[in-house]
Amino acid sequence: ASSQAASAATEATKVGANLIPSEMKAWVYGEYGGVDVLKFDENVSVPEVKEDQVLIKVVAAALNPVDAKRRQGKFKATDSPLPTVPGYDVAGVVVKVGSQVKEFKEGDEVYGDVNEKALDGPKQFGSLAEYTAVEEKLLALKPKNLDFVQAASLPLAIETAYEGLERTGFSAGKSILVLNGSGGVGSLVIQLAKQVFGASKVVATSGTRNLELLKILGADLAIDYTKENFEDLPEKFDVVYDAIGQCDKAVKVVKEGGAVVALTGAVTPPGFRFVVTSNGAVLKKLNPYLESGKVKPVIDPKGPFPFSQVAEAFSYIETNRASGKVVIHPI
Ligand SMILES: C/C=C1/OC(C)=C(O)C1=O
Repeated sequence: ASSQAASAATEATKVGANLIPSEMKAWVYGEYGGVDVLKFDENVSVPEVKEDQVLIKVVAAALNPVDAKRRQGKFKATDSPLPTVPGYDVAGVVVKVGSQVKEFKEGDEVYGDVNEKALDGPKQFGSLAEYTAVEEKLLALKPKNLDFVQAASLPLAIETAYEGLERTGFSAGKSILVLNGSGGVGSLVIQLAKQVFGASKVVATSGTRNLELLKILGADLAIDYTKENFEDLPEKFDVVYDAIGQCDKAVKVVKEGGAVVALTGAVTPPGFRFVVTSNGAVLKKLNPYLESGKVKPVIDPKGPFPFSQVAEAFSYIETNRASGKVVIHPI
């Protein structure tokens, strides 16, 4: 019994009131490909925290399109080495802090996007794991009114929505057209444009089944892309936020001197594309809008998916039919 106790002690490092194991459960892929490359591994090493990082006990994680594209090898040229634990979005509890960490302490409930540059050297050990190590500058305290599922759904999408609006110079009194307003990013662009930036008018597109959602999120006009072509609208917009990949059509409805921002796909001038930079300060800035309920997370009703069903969750997000975010919980 004493030898077992001794081996248990060597297996775990006691930190505060928590026992941090040396190994954890995580989803891993050792090669690029379809969802079949995803493997559930019960013996993945728990990452060590660097000086500026905290170790998070993961409670919930969310999938993003970039997780699927990365696993398919679309960004292999700038990826970190395989094997990969996927997952950008995380919400959980701090269980260990690095020596230089100032903003957080053990027990803090935090959320964030674990990869500062989404496509340039994303972490080898992401959030689809029981623990993940993240730089404190990428995190914020979880909004008090949101549960971990709701918080995990937000970081990459809300930071993308916010950064795109900032980069277009969107401001109070301007009009905006949001392409794919029911998607993970689009559903937040509608809300931020209205509630944070003071849009004069928000028009958004979606499929037939999500038109009511667009109105609930704050769109003044909801366009069913299966029934009408937004590019035929007589109206022009100060900003067009292309969250689907139709930049060639988007530029037809922007005002002279306006801006068209695209997240993916080919870009037609004057449109431009950007890749989100994770930043905890953006989350901290938006927390009051989340805590007041002015901006709400949108979670796809098929979820949350349990940790055992990460492959099914990937298959679902890759149908491009998710409404809002696909979340994994409990972990
Ligand atoms: C999250 C960042 C992304 O950047 C590109 C080009 C995509 O397709 C992403 O998802």
